[in-house]
Amino acid sequence: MAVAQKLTAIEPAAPAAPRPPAAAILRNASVRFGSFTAIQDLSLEIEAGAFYTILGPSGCGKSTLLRLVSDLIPAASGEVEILGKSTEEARLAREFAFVFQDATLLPWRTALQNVELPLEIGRKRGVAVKPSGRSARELLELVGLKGREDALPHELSGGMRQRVAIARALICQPKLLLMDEPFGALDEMTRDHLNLQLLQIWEETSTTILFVTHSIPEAVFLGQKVLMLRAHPGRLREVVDIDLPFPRTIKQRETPEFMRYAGYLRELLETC
Ligand SMILES: Nc1ncnc2c1ncn2[C@@H]1O[C@H](COP(=O)(O)OP(=O)(O)OP(=O)(O)O)[C@@H](O)[C@H]1O
Repeated sequence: MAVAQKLTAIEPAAPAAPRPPAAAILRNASVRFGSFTAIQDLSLEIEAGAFYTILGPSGCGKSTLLRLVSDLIPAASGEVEILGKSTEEARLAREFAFVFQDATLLPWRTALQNVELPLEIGRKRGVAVKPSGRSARELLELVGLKGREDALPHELSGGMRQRVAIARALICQPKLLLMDEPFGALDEMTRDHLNLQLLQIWEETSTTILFVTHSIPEAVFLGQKVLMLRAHPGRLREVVDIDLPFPRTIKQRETPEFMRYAGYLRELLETC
């Protein structure tokens, strides 16, 4: 009796808060180009708000993975879901944006006009543009280009052009940012600076980021998790949790923990 009274006195557990949909889910997804299999049976779940970096040997399908997620190429089999939607629905709803290695700015438009371009295109096509985001001017400030709004692309350095491309990618408030070696062509100092800036942007905007790189230190520095792919055909080798505290600092790269992660990933890469 005493036990029964005790049991009924226990408060029912509060209902768990509903989990936000994952930013991306792949279920046995494969990509084929003719008879060639670029990605085979890839299954993953990318949590909303996470920062994933993607590493793997040349030709293992890193760019193909981003193109699959962004509806640029179809899955030959399996499923891909972006924020609970199909990749096409997510593209039409502008849930994601892409940043490539080359900034691909229009040379006759100023930095500000380049950032505003997706809004103009959206309006012309009658696509609903999400309100209450940051303005193009605010985004240029966020990426450290306050005062350079009226500069043409040829008047900006490579790093600055890439920052304009990031601001342009953020103008429609994407929930998922796909970055394909965005800093691969930049010198080391500029890359370090942009790495720090990207982490700040990630923290401020809560955007989920999938970031392809060839650089092991960059993958460790930026990522909460590293997706290591293997080649022939492209498959998931391992997801490595990077348990280093945020905010990250350049100094962290000299710590034994950082070097241990880098060493582990190097060994893994050699056997992919
Ligand atoms: N449009 C295409 N037609 C045929 N094959 C393709 C096509 N796009 C990619 N591939 C092949 O798919 C494989 C994966 O290419 P992908 O560009 O995704 O590799 P990656 O890991 O990004 O390479 P890298 O590190 O060299 O940039 C490669 O073998 C590539 O040749």
